[in-house]
Amino acid sequence: MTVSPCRNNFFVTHKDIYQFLLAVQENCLTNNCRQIVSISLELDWVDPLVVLDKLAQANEINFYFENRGKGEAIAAIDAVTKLQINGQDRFNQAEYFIKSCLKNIIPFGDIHKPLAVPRFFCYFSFFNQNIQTDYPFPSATIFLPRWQIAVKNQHCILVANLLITANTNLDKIWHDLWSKIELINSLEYFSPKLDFFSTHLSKQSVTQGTAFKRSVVSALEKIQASHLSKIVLADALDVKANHQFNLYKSLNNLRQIHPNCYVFSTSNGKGQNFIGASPERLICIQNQQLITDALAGSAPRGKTPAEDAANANRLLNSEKERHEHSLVIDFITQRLSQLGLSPQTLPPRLRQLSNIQHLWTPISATVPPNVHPLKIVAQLHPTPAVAGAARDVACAEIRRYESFERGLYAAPLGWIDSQSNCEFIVGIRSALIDGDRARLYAGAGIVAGSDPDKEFAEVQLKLQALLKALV
Ligand SMILES: C=C(O[C@H]1C=CC=C(C(=O)O)[C@@H]1O)C(=O)O
Repeated sequence: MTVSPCRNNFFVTHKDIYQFLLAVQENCLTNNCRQIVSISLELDWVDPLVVLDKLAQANEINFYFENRGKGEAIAAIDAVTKLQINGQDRFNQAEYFIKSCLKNIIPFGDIHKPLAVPRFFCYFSFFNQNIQTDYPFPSATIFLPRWQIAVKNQHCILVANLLITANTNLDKIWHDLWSKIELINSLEYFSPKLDFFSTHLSKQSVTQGTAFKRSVVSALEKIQASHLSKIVLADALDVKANHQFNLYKSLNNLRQIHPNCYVFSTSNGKGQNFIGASPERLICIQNQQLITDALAGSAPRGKTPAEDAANANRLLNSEKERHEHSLVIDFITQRLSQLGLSPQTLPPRLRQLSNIQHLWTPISATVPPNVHPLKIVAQLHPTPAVAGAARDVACAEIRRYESFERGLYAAPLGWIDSQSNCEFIVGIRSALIDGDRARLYAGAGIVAGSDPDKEFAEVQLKLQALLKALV
């Protein structure tokens, strides 16, 4: 049934929903169980970033995901149920958690509308286990939001996930739902509060330039000695501002500067947020059709069209960049084949962003119904675009070379819906925000032929672009 809180059928909808909640509670009483009802409602269009700004509380987890180019944005606020774990079984446990929750969810609304189904939001850290004991996010978080508001082009759908037990006060739940809707409906004329006072920043590179370049030289020796063929080394930049970072302003900047990237933000409900704008899609599955990106090999954008075209040409024809890129394609196609999929590789092309361009090969496959999206995430993460090849050797070396915890940097984050559609991206070009402090992360792939100065410059280019967007 399609329900709409708007205009003429407003009162009918109220009644329908209340009757539905009563019926679910009746069932909980009879069977001594608890259930989650997932109510979807079409609303007038509103910017999910504004909803996040107005509804999110510092002590609740949330998630924001936007791709302006695709006209899509979603905000997930507060958790009705969540799993937070560490360790190497995290992807299996996450899959099990989602499957068990789904057995208990009763939808209300038109579930054939793509935005109307409940989604589980997930974020993982790069390694199974964070070594830094006070790192503010666990190595896996999976949650079903209480409030999910999504737009695609002109459509806007709210999904409210409500826990019902025999003792739930239905009047309160019902009242909360409608007051949220009224609040959201009143938001369309607001925009995120932007501050206009000037920002002073003090910056401190976590890895000094000389140390980063020394690591590149050492990695090149290991590559020469055939211990590995690629390693992605990252740097971090610590920034302290004279005021708290304004998350909504940063996200608003990021989506304007990077309309063809995935802009994301997650909160741990304890005051820290991890945000960024990533060009790299790990997997997207729609109706069993999977698409993944091999993205590696970079060049700066030119200042003039002629310089830009020359940089692009050099990138497309560089043996070193193509080698770095092909390691990612080979890895992804092998790993998908091991799962029984038949990946199809399209010819390489350019992915041009505002400050940088990459070699990009989309890879597609059909996913059999018995392969859960998280099996594919576990199989692919980390690809050589963010770790290296051979992967395990590269990961061990990353731990040795990098002095900081990667945490959520370069790790999968995204969502899965109740029909196994999903979208996961790789959290590169990202920052951990904590009040007036931020740690920014970016890396570069090192292969035979890499020049330490150029790799360092590439990482600084990424970090500076991110910093500009954050303030
Ligand atoms: C690891 C990052 O970028 C990867 C993705 C695309 C191109 C890359 C490169 O050319 O080095 C990196 O492999 C990062 O930006 O932090």
